[in-house]
Amino acid sequence: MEINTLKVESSLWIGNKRYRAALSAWYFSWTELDKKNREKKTVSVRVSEVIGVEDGRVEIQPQKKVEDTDRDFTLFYVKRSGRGSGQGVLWSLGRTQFSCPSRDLRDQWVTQVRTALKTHSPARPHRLLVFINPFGGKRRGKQIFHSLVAPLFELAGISSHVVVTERANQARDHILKKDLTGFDGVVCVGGDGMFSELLHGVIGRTQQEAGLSEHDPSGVLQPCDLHIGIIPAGSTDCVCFATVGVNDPVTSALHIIIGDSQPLDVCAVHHQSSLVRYSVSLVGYGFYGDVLAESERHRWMGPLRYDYSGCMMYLCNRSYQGTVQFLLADPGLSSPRDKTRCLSGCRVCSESTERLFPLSDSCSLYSDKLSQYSDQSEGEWMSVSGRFKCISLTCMSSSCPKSPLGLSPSAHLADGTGDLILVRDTNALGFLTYLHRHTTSQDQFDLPFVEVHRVKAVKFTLPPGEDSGEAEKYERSEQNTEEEEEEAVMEHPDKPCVHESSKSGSLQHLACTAKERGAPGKRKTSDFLCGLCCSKPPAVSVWNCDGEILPHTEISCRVHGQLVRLYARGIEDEARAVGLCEDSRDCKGKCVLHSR
Ligand SMILES: Nc1ncnc2c1ncn2[C@@H]1O[C@H](COP(=O)(O)OP(=O)(O)OP(=O)(O)O)[C@@H](O)[C@H]1O
Ligand SMILES: CCCCCCCCCCCCC/C=C/[C@@H](O)[C@H](CO)NC(=O)CCCCC
Ligand SMILES: [Ca+2]
Repeated sequence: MEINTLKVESSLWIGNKRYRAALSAWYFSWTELDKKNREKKTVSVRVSEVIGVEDGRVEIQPQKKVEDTDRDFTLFYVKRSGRGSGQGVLWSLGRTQFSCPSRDLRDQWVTQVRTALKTHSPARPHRLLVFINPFGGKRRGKQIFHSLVAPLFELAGISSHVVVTERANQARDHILKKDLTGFDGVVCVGGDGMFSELLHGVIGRTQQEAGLSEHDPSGVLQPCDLHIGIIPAGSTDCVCFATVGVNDPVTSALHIIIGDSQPLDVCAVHHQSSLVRYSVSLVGYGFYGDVLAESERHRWMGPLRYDYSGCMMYLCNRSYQGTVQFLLADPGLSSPRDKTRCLSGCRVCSESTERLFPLSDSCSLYSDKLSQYSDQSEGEWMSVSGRFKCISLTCMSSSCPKSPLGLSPSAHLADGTGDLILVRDTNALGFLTYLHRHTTSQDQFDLPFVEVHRVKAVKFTLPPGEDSGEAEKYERSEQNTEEEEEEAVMEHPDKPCVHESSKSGSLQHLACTAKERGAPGKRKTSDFLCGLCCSKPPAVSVWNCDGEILPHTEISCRVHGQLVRLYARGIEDEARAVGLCEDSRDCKGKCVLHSR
């Protein structure tokens, strides 16, 4: 066996075949040798993707089994096992059992692999704080963690402190208030709502520690060092899907173990001079706000509540008035219609790191971050007024299983911008076409009533004369339905329903008179939809902020570039996954994985 700082090499056996195995700073590879010592095919595993090495013949699935033979060792590593249902690559645990000519040689291999991991894959977490929402998604969070994730963490030598939540916001409050010394990252087992708790906890705590206020709408925020990991176990799991490419607990656990690091833009939403919430995937008014508000009434349906409420709200065919002002991002850098995809190692995001944190090193991030705002003139605010079916702002593609390319397929995870999508009022068929294109590869922006802008900031105001219209007013108007309907039957028995008289007039199948609909108490199930849609439609919708209803209608949003970091690497393009930036000599530290 030759050993120097970079290379270990010897003959090893896998089963009854002989191999030449070599370990360098970057790869563990083994090449089959035929009887005449001629080399056949080579398997290479990146050191950065080795999960662990154990003495003996070890299996961990379906349960841990160790056969302690003194010349054997088992190597565990990331194995790419196809595409899954998403855009990204599914990972599983690869395992190869090697036999050495002597015990001594076996010990040297095991020691050298462990040393290589420490030296050449230093960003791995050692200690994690894990929050499990036992009620998220299909309520399988605890089972997913204990059966699929915990054994992998154990194999990789990660110790985890597990908190099974007993109430909403427990994870956020824990991160904000408790001692986190020794933790390298926080992990949620749940859906987008749980991720949002961790996001708020991590950003809030980082600002507290930096002595910064989160309430100033034009204030600068300190980027967060504590990484966030997501084990998907929720209803939509949009953040996981858009940053990993698949919703798969094992794939996500492996990204966490190897310490992948994906920066993420975050949008801060303010009302006047107070922070309302942070968002990464959707700040949406109109359709997406209405779907969320309606879905909250059907939580018992589980993940299906969004499909049900989506259909209902589509049939209601609502639109809302307002003014959207926005600050455009530099159009020379990228465009929401440039048909590119933000993939692992994305050039646009890498260049944004240099722009957002010029000359950055880990100690001077805050002062560098200041330059984001002080060096640049803000540019000119644009303004669009009118009636909209929906207004959406997303800092990333927001792809999810329902929409594999997402709300904005060319959006970037870490470029310091968001995409603003304005869908003007249109007929029901037009809006259906827009929605349907989210499920295909057809361009949803190539419609005359849709516009999309890459922006740094957005403000929304109601039309003059529309009173405050805060979210509770929306709630009231929804609750008034029955009384209003009763009145309609008594006073105007032949008055057409709102949709029949609405200007689009496109939902003729729903058209009915108040008398035909009947008094609320006497309605048949088939009348339900008219009950939902035919009361006076609210003039004001609500904002959906990553699955939470905001308590204000007039808001301002600002994108904070690369404010947090996830244990992820963006969506891997299978072709580029091989040989991409596992070696920082290739990227010269410039790619998004190695730049900080
Ligand atoms: N123990 C708990 N009891 C009740 N609610 C909780 C608990 N733990 C977390 N929550 C809240 O439940 C909400 C939904 O959780 P989660 O995101 O995990 O699941 P989900 O069903 O996928 O929902 P979403 O639609 O937000 O993706 C979160 O906003 C979180 O704050
Ligand atoms: C004819 C077929 C029509 C199909 C239409 C599909 C359109 C899909 C667009 C997907 C947009 C996802 C945006 C992400 C939102 C999440 O932050 C949030 C929290 O999980 N989810 C919702 O609010 C849940 C709200 C989901 C609304 C659909
Ligand atoms: Ca972005």
